[in-house]
Amino acid sequence: MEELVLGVDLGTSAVKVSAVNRQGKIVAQRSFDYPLSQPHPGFSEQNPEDWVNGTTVAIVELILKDGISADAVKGISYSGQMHGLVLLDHNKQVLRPAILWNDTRTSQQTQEISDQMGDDFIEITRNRSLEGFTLPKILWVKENEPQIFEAAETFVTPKDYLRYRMTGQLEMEISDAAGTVMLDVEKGQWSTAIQQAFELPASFFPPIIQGIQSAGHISESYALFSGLSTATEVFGGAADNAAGAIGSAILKPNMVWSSIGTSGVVLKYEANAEVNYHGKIHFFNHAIPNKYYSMGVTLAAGHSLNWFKRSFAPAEDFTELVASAEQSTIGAHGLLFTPYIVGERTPYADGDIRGSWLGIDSMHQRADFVRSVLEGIIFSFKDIFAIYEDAGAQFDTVIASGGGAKSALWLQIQADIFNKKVVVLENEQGPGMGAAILAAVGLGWFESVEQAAQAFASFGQVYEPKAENVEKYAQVYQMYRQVYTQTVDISHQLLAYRRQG
Ligand SMILES: Nc1ncnc2c1ncn2[C@@H]1O[C@H](COP(=O)(O)OP(=O)(O)O)[C@@H](O)[C@H]1O
Ligand SMILES: O=C(CO)[C@@H](O)[C@H](O)COP(=O)(O)O
Repeated sequence: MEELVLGVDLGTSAVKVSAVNRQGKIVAQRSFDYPLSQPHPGFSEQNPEDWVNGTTVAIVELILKDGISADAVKGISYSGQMHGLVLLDHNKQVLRPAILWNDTRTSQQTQEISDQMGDDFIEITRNRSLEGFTLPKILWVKENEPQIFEAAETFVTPKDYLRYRMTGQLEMEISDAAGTVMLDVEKGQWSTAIQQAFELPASFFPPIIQGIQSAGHISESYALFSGLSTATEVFGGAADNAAGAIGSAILKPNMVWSSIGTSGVVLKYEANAEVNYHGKIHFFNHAIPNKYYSMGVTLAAGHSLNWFKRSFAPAEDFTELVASAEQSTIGAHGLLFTPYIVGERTPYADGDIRGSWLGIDSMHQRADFVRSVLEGIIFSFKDIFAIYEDAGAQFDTVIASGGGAKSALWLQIQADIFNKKVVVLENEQGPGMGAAILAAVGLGWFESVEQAAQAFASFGQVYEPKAENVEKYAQVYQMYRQVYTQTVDISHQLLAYRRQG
């Protein structure tokens, strides 16, 4: 019987479970969608029970429909949507719906954190206080739902809750612990300074484990529920971006991950915690023991194109729509788009900025608008590259991933705007593959995460920058860079006007 691991990718819209063999081949995959609840503007919640049920349905289907034998599944690990808050009472019962990474109710708490701790907060956590992170969500509950806070004995992030339900052991894996912004990132321990500043008892914080560390075995009750075996060993896992980077074999400081999903991520592997970006970009502990990664986020990357398609080209598929941009040219005939359509995180941590088109001319065609959207998203990634370059980082290879990496035109635009070689992965599976790698290493199939990632990932086509395009894009980027500072006030006024109702 072929031995397998399961990589569970617990996303925001769905859970995807991949059964992977020792050669890194996905032999079967099942997914299950669950809803997102937005009870008030800015709120974004999910029911943790939906994660457990969705994962179980996917596993049951792997067993019943794909013929995966429970005995063949030697290990399981996870990739999880980051930063979500799951509050548990003394019986480890969920106290309220999980507050997710894309929930923005916490502006006041985010400010309180900065006011209270100033730069110390950034030095300890290596991150700015932002709405999406977990600490402001805890403070929101403390201030707005005191009875629930009173009953809360501990908390976890989404995939750590799922792992608890499958094993009966409650722990927080380190890359997700870093995303709570309550971890002393360099020490890899919960920060006592943060616990004291916000009056959170040490007992509130679960023990920390590493991504490849064993978290026990499938519990008897979950084995009965799912059909899995209690002999299957379970491993810590990773925050989704850490898992995505592992699955894409981002293992050296000269490589950068450029992921165009709904949001966009530019991520760099960091061999140690010596470099300090002073909160300009996120800096987190990796799921690779004693390693780190840094990243910047464009909140609406694929989402901007998705919005354009839904609003102006609902009958076309993404492939047709993106191909239409070939009819335009570099710089979209002088049309600039900024993708801040749901606010922005990097380099402008500004929830109130909104997108813009500049330079609209009566000669412009729809193709120019499509092209400007593709280019604007990559210019926003270039802004993240600029932070790295200012900090002295040197890299030569960009590994492209996410839905946006399906388009050859968009990949060439990346190579030309970044002025770097862009490489795609063959059979890209992102975070789920990263999760499977962590289980494979935990089981001892490989000596290290690095060795497993190299064995499981294979690189495909390479897009080289074209000198004449690079030069033109450098010119357009200089204009793009000015848009935020020169239009931010108007953008804020427009949003305030809209909020008047
Ligand atoms: N054929 C395609 N060509 C270019 N971009 C695409 C294509 N298909 C999807 N996309 C882009 O990828 C995005 C989805 O990426 P994906 O990685 O699946 O996102 P997520 O996992 O965050 O939902 C879409 O919003 C769209 O912008
Ligand atoms: O907030 C972050 C990273 O800081 C997001 O990357 C979430 O972790 C995204 O989850 P999915 O969109 O992949 O479900």
